[in-house]
This record gives sequence, C-alpha cells and structure tokens, in this order.
Amino acid sequence: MSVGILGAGAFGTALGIVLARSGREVVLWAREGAEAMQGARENIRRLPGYGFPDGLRVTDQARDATAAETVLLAVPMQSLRELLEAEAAGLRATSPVACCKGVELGTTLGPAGVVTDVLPGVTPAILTGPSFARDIAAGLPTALTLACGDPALGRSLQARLATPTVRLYRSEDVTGAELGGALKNVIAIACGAAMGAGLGESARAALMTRGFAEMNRMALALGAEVTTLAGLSGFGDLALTCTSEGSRNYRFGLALGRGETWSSGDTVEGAPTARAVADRGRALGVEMPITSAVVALLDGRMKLGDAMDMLLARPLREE
Ligand SMILES: NC(=O)C1=CN([C@@H]2O[C@H](COP(=O)(O)OP(=O)(O)OC[C@H]3O[C@@H](n4cnc5c(N)ncnc54)[C@H](OP(=O)(O)O)[C@@H]3O)[C@@H](O)[C@H]2O)C=CC1
Ligand SMILES: O=C(CO)COP(=O)(O)O
Repeated sequence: MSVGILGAGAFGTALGIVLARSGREVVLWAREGAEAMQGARENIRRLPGYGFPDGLRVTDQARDATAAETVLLAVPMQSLRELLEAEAAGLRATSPVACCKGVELGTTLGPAGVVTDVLPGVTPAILTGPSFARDIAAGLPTALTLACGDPALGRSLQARLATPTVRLYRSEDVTGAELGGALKNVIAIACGAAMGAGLGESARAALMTRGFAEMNRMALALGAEVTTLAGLSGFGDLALTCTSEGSRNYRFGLALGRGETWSSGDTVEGAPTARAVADRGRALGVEMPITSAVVALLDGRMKLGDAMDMLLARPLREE
C-alpha cells in the first residue's frame, strides 16, 4: 500500500512517519530540502527529533507522490490552491485527502471546495481532528475524522490510512468536518489572547463554550450537521487547541494577549481564517462576535480589554 504526501511540514512529516512505521510505502514530497532530509532521515526544520522509518522516502519530484495509491495534501490552507494548480496533472486521477485546517481568503472555500474548484470531477476527502504532529510522530494514541462525501471511497480511505496508533472515524459530512477544524483555530487565538492578558481560566472556558456556539451557528448556516461539530473535528479539536501551548494558534493568541510581537514563522491558520469567516458570517447574517473580535485584534483596531468589554456588553439573552 503506497501513500504520497505533498507538503513536508510538521504534519505531513508526522503522518509519513506513522504510516511508514505501520508498513506503508510512503513518498514525502518536499518543495525544498528533500535531499538533505532524505540524507538526515529527519525533518530537522519542521519536526526535529523524530527519525524516519525505512519505509519513508523523501523526494523533490511531486509526481512520485501523486503516483501513489493514496495522496495526502499537507500544506497550509492558503497554499492549497497554488499546490493544486501546480500539480493538477498528477492529481486529476487521484482522490486527494486534504489535511489542512482553514478557510481560503477571497473565496471563503474550505479545503474540499478548493480541491473541486481547481480539479472539477475529483472527489476530495478531509483528514482532521485533534492531533499534534509530534504526538502522531511519537506514536501516541490519537483519534481523527476522515470525511468523504462518497461512502465507499470514505470506507476505503479509512482502511488505507488508519494505523495502530491513529484511529480513524468516518464521516460523510465534509462541510462539518472541515469547518470544525478551521473555526477552532480562531477560537484558540481568542483563548490564548485571554490567557495571555491574564483574564483567567474561567474567561477561557466561557470563550471556548461561546466559541463553540459560534462554530455551530456558522456550520449550520452552511449545511453541516450538528453532530459532526460535537465530534473529534469540532469539539475534540477545540478542546485540544484552546488548552495547550503545543498549539501554534494558541501560542499566537498568548503573544497577542501579552502585547508581544509574534516573530515566529510558524503556520497560524486561525489568522487568515478569522478574516475569511468574519466576511462570510456578515454575508450570511450569522453572528460571530468572537471571530469579529479576533479580527479587530489582528488589525490593531481594538485592544484586548476593549474586545472583552465588547463581548461582555452584548445584550443579555438565553443560552
Ligand atoms: N502541525 C500540526 O500539529 C497539525 C497541522 N495540521 C494542519 O496541517 C496543515 C499544514 O500544517 P503544518 O504541516 O503543521 O505546517 P508547517 O508550517 O509545519 O509546514 C507547511 C509546509 O507546507 C509547505 N508548503 C507551503 N506552501 C507550499 C506549496 N505551495 N507547495 C508545496 N509545499 C508548500 C512548506 O514548505 P517550505 O518548508 O518549503 O516552506 C512546509 O513544508 C495546516 O493546515 C495545519 O492546520 C493539522 C493537524 C496537526
Ligand atoms: O490542528 C492542530 C491540532 O489538532 C494543530 O494546531 P496548531 O496549528 O494550532 O498548532
């Protein structure tokens, strides 16, 4: 069984390690530094400390990865379209599994929407849920959602990608699964900011809960199922990302709340996603006060205290 992974960041590398460890033949495509990575048998830049099993090969030829039986797309959300356009020829015959969590700026499409926009006729799937790359690579237990609109294909992908340590649950609700993964990052920034500003754990719990309500409102407006949001891809990932400094989105929020400059080049999916989702919420008439506050913080239009005052001053209502 072969798996090709496009994108050799932390997550693509971690998935490559765990899949190769469980006997798959994995080809990991890196747009830069493939030869060095293959020589070192480690991704020193993005996932240091986790050696590569024998079954993992790094390549600088994307077509080596797109020729595999199963293809994973593991680049940040705002790079997905560029990747699909560049590798369209090789990807047209595949059913790619997008592993990114976010909403595209400009189009407000999620990963599945971007795949079908660039590659009409291709059936996309989504791999999402609570899992830090380093936990996956370390072989710690994780449970994720594999969502695909085609039930037979979903079943097949679930079998092809599950490992003894990565348990996969199946869903046909692609919209719900991808929105959960995208929206939780925005709420994680808000939670990090609250903690960074010293507002306390009760404030974080309130933001998580009201953020979850906001996620549900948006997901329902876009046709997702409530049960999906209550699962691994929504609630599960919200719980992980809003409470752990292992999360880049949460750490970014912490820096924001402390008034520190964020100089890391780390991927922070929640920042562009907040902007895209705030636009979409306005267009749909969906109230998204926490997302709007995150955008105002990012733009420097509001200070954290004012954002909290704004949220607390909203009209009193039923839960
Ligand atoms: N890290 C994690 O714990 C998890 C991440 N995810 C999701 O996975 C996605 C990827 O995140 P992650 O791997 O952590 O990100 P990283 O920042 O670690 O790596 C991103 C990778 O994408 C590559 N890349 C960016 N643009 C392109 C492009 N146009 N063509 C080819 N390669 C490209 C980068 O290449 P280069 O190095 O050359 O810049 C880099 O290797 C995100 O959406 C994230 O939310 C999901 C679950 C867990
Ligand atoms: O999605 C993740 C965990 O499920 C990773 O979160 P960060 O991108 O915030 O690090």
